[in-house]
Amino acid sequence: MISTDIAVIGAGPVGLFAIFEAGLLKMRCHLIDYLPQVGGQLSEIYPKKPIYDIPGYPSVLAQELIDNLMEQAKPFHPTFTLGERIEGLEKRGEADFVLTTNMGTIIEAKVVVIAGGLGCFEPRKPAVENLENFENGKGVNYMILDPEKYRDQKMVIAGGGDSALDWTIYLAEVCSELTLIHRSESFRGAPDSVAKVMALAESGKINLVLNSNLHAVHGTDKLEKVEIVQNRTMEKSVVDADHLIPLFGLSPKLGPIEDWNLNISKSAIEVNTDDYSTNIPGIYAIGDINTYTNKLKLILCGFHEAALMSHSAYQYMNPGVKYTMKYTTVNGVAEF
Ligand SMILES: Cc1cc2nc3c(=O)[nH]c(=O)nc-3n(C[C@H](O)[C@H](O)[C@H](O)COP(=O)(O)OP(=O)(O)OC[C@H]3O[C@@H](n4cnc5c(N)ncnc54)[C@H](O)[C@@H]3O)c2cc1C
Repeated sequence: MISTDIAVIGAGPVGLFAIFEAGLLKMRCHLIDYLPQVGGQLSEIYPKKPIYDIPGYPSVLAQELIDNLMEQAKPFHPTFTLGERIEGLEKRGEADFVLTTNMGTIIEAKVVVIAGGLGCFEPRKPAVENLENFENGKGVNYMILDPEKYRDQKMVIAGGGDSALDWTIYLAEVCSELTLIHRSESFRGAPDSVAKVMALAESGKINLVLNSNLHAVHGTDKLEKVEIVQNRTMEKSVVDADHLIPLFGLSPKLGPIEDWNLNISKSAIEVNTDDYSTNIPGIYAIGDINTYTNKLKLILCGFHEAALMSHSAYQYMNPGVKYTMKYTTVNGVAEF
């Protein structure tokens, strides 16, 4: 069981900045994210794109902003549960909340902050018959949480974007056999990564199968073979595989958040703009996940919401205690 002052659901830019704002008020945060890494949309969708509307940065790469937010949060010792999705949220007694993840992790918190963005990113699955029979530990996965799990294993990756290319480059050194299947000859990923994958194929370190799609999966108790079909000739071939990772992108879904008795409007949580509290006392919603009149889904707006939320959460956790706001310029963050 994990105990914390504030459980932050979502480790996107807004959830990460909440660590800093809450930390200034001596409240500790535990963040939970369904993705295996922090950074939300910035790290998952556009890590290498420059952002131009963060105050004080004429231009900053999305991943660089996330790295800086992590650095800024460090003095407040945040803790993380990554690769797990919050499924259950219940109020226990007067004060505490109990959150449960899809993997059975339990988190106890005095305050809950939902910074869930557009919701959980769910994998886009290929239309291959019986694929689901090999999910849940039987060989088919849609995210790579721990690459060491694949050491000396036979692996098939399918996809043509940055994730498929980056993992192929990394896992070429880890797996005993690695096949990358892509439906065309051109890749959507970074040219540098494409060049590296081509070089790996030329040197025989990976098996690159272009203009081909996944056709079928075979095995008894677990995955044993993947069948591939050539798009033009329709010729079929079979590859031995302990693991298949289709990396066809992720699409966001609000998911379990809809079942927590919160007021929801058009897939977003309604909040009071005084402090970004929801209809349930002790639960706040900040960033892209909330809605109010004139809401802008911008990182900068989420940062502002994190600051006001933190002051309200402090009052909620410490009723009657007077707090005087201090500038960080007075004594730096060490004082807090
Ligand atoms: C291509 C692109 C370009 C953009 N450019 C800009 C820009 O230039 N400037 C700008 O201000 N904004 C831009 N945006 C928008 C910006 O990315 C969002 O406003 C920002 O990501 C919102 O941050 P967030 O922390 O609220 O949510 P997200 O970044 O969406 O993070 C939310 C996290 O919550 C997690 N989550 C959700 N539900 C659960 C659950 N039940 N359990 C566990 N985890 C959960 C998700 O996995 C996700 O990682 C852009 C967006 C895109 C797609």
